[in-house]
Amino acid sequence: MQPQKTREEVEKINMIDTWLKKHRLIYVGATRHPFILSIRDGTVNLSSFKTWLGQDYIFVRAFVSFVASVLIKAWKESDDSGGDMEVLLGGMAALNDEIQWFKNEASKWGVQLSDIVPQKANKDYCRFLESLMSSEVNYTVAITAFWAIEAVYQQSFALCLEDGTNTPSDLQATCQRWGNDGFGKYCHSLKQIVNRRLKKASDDEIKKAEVALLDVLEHEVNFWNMSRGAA
Ligand SMILES: Cc1ncc(CNC=O)c(N)n1
Repeated sequence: MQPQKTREEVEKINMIDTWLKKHRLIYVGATRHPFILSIRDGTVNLSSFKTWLGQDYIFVRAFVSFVASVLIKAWKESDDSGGDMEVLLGGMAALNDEIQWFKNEASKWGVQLSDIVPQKANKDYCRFLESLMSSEVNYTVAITAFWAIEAVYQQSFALCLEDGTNTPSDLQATCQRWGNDGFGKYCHSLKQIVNRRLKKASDDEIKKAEVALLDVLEHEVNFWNMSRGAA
């Protein structure tokens, strides 16, 4: 017979789900934010949407650099039993496409990307990403933050695509970008990488990864607030 697992061991098998249960309200605050709910029910203010579009373009450019840093950490630190590098490279390829998409979308909505000045919440978030790019931050912590950043958008925009929602037709493509099944599978792959890493992580690393998750959720809420013009 196998020895019985302790509660800590059981919790560590799927650390992410353990954390999402523990921090449920904060997670829901980031993934069902009033800005997203306004897209979902069709009451979204178009000037808010344009603000989001311009600010997110700036964010995504910083995010690409962050993903590059995660890829470097994967190469240095991962045993790569889960094909981490391929998953990350797939994410980078999608971001290449995404940058182009932002440019097309901006011109469709008459948003001049060269004129966008990053707002405080955006600058704070980009600075946070930069702090994670430091070589002091290890792969497990960085990939936990990476998963959380992607998962918030996936959950949020998938919500706008559910049956019976009133998402405006000209925002459907935006919601599809992060709400589609392929992006959902990609987030799932990232989650599996994170859970695999956390199972083997030291208590100190686990603590730092949990803090990184909470930091991401807070930055995401502030980012949505900024888009609505509330910050
Ligand atoms: C503020 C924010 N968070 C997450 C994402 C999704 N990742 C890449 O696109 C995003 N675009 N913007």
